[in-house]
Amino acid sequence: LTKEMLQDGSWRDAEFKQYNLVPGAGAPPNGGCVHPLLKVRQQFREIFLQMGFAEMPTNNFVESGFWNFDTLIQPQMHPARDAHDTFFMKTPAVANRAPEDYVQRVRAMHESGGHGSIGHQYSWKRSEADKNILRTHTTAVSARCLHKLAQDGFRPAKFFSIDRVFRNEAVDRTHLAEFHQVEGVICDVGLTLGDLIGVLYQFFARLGMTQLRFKPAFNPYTEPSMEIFAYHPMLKKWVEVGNSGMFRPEMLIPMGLPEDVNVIAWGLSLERPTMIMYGIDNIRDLFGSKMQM
Ligand SMILES: COC[C@@H]1[C@H](c2ccc(C#Cc3ccccc3)cc2)[C@@H]2CN(C(=O)Nc3ccc(OC4CC4)cc3)C[C@@H](O)[C@@H](O)CN12
Repeated sequence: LTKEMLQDGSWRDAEFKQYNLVPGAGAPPNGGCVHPLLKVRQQFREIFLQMGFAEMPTNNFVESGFWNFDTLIQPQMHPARDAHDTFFMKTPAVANRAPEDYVQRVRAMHESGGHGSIGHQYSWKRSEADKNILRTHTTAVSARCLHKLAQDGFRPAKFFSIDRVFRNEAVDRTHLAEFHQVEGVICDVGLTLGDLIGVLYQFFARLGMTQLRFKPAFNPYTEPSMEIFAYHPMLKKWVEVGNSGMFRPEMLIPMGLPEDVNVIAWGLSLERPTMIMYGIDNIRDLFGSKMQM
């Protein structure tokens, strides 16, 4: 059937083959494979699930400064909260629906401390907490989950998250303005640094790394904190594999968690292990576009 036949009407006398409407098998689709990042994400997810961790809801890239920083007792003048490290949303510029009683306890902890802490001794501004940003770590989600756990009535819990986080930093061969953070959190009565070290051995052994070393570090929301190093049997060298610590009471008390409850947590990225496992040395190769550096 052609355009000419339709125009000169000759289609009326033409013989056409009957339509075969019986669904036949289409041509088999060729190839296709799961993206390396998604393969490694599934591997990490299975490790956490085998260890009895529940996945946190991370489906909000946009977060308020309150959940991303203030609940973690990160002071409002902290450099990480500046535009040069954090992406601020233009619209909606502000949003914060945290329960008012919790906001007030967080404010008091920043301004004057309490429960043995002197706080940060500055006048806390709600306008700073209400600013909308792209979350800089999935620890913001951990804060939401721990607050909910306290409000629903504390019970021991193990949470994990694996999702995108955004940092307004210079990009280079191994760093983009975003990466996937992997985070594990355990909440229970009387947890110690020994428990954290023990669970880190469990976790990294499942990644084939059984020799670990720990180095004292600092995070605004954990004390003590440790950088984690592991001997990689194939690379035959020590690799920095993440950071960890015990959430400060200044973060846990305002949430309403009992004073004898501790929370241990650790974090790493998805890109670094994926690049090592797949021998990728330029992070852009992970994301297809061959942007030249
Ligand atoms: C701004 O970049 C931060 C990122 C990312 C990171 C660092 C810290 C945390 C955290 C945390 C945390 C601390 C306390 C409480 C809660 C969360 C999360 C991600 C990786 C963390 N790192 C990292 O992933 N390294 C890594 C992890 C696994 C791995 O496995 C290989 C198969 C063998 C290899 C390497 C360490 C370094 O790569 C570091 O230079 C880059 N880090």
